[in-house]
Amino acid sequence: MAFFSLLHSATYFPSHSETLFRPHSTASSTVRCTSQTTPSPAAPPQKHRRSDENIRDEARRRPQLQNLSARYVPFDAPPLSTESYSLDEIVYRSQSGGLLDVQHDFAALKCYDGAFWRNLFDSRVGKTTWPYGSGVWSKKEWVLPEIDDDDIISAFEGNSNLFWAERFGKQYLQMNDLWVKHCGISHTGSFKDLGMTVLVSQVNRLRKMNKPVVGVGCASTGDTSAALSAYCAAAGIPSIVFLPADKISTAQLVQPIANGAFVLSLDTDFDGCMHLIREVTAELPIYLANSLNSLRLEGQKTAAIEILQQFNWEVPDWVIVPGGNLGNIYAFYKGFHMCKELGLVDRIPRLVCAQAANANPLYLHYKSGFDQDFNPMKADTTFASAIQIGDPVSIDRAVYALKKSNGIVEEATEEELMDAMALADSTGMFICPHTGVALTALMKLRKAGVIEANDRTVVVSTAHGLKFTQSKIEYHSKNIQEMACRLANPPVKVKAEFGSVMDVLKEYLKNNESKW
Ligand SMILES: Cc1ncc(COP(=O)(O)O)c(C=O)c1O
Ligand SMILES: N[C@@H](CCOP(=O)(O)O)C(=O)O
Repeated sequence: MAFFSLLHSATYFPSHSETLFRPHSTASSTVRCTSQTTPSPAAPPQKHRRSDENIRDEARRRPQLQNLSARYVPFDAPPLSTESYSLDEIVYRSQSGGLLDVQHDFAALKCYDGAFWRNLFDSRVGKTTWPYGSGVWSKKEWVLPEIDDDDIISAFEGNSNLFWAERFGKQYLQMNDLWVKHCGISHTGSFKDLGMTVLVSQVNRLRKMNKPVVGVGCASTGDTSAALSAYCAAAGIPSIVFLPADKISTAQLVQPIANGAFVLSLDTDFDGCMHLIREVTAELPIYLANSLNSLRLEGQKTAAIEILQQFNWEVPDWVIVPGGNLGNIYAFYKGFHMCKELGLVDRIPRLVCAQAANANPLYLHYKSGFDQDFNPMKADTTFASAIQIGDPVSIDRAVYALKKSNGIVEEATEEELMDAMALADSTGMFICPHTGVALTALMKLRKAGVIEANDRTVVVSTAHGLKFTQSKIEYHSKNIQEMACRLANPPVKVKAEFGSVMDVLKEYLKNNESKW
């Protein structure tokens, strides 16, 4: 590194349609869906903000949906398991050492039908109402239903652009319904903001409850650390980040430095950093912020809900997600699954997880039919540096998501991912190499005829291209060993005089005649 209180749920009530709040009559067993579980149609109308209050004050006056709750349970627990933990406990693993999952009270959520939830979520989009101006907290009842709005730390993340990749789709893939979900056009430039707002908000709550949390820590390939340090800085909570030395981009490195995190640059790779942070957080009152902590996935799953919402609750055929530590692929599955279970949609898309060939433990596991035991690997250097991970903590979650969604795993070589990134950029995007990995998967599946011309397909773009300019510079300078860089577009050096400029331009116009 050279340079460098339970039941405090709140809801926005659209004033136009009280029928939205009628409890769903077919709701299931343990919860009785009575008028107590739903706001009364006579609930006072939403008042506008007074001049002496801010949006948090305004939120305190709002009526709330009652009786919703969530808790930790062992991930994929057997049906008779009774093990569970309050979200106010500090726990990352089940008794058997397995992963945890946040389980919502589906019986209570089912007191409201699919139309209710669709209308509620739609009514909150594009507002500055606290905390629903956030794409994550606009789904608060499905995320952390019991947190007080006052404890939430949000940068109004989410609500990211779902970009119609018209030219890329038509010209290179003969597709007319190709979309890129730009999760990286976000507060700290990656999808990690979606999960981090949830985790840091819960930490804020725990600290107010005097739980022993002196700071929050993570291992990172650059994006988790950026999100953690920004949200902690906003909350005034210390953050500690473990980074693999010289393995993340300069833009990523400077983010936690600027946000005042305590930054450790360690002479190891991401998996080494992950190992160390797990040991440290077991010893010290530092809260673990990696996606091993299932709270993170509650925020990340809202990107899936948002995609459905952006398609007016129509389900795409495919969603392609680049995978590293493998929390996000499960988060997408969970978001889609909840929408189906709660009646917002009637099916879920097929998921594709895309890995760099240099860091492809999930791909190899998939190719073995998921039959053998999973083998972690030592990940090689890849331009998709944020997914240079050989021992993903969420391997079990990823396998589950792929099995349940009839999913596929694909891989991309360095040349494939860099060419895909350059090709996408040449059609007006400015994507990160990880999105290049996902686009390569799309191109391969399209070529194999698995994804068809008219399939509605969403590629999840996970980080902003501006975080990865060095890889683009190397590509466009043809400065990469053993890579043709066939789409390189280097600047032309020319003398600053009319004649020279004219010569170069005439040559350029002649060579590109066919394009005009
Ligand atoms: C930019 C980017 N894309 C994709 C991923 C993969 O996400 P996950 O670790 O949840 O698989 C990461 C982090 O790992 C990332 O930072
Ligand atoms: N790409 C990640 C790797 C860690 O993933 P996490 O989701 O488990 O925090 C990063 O940016 O650090």
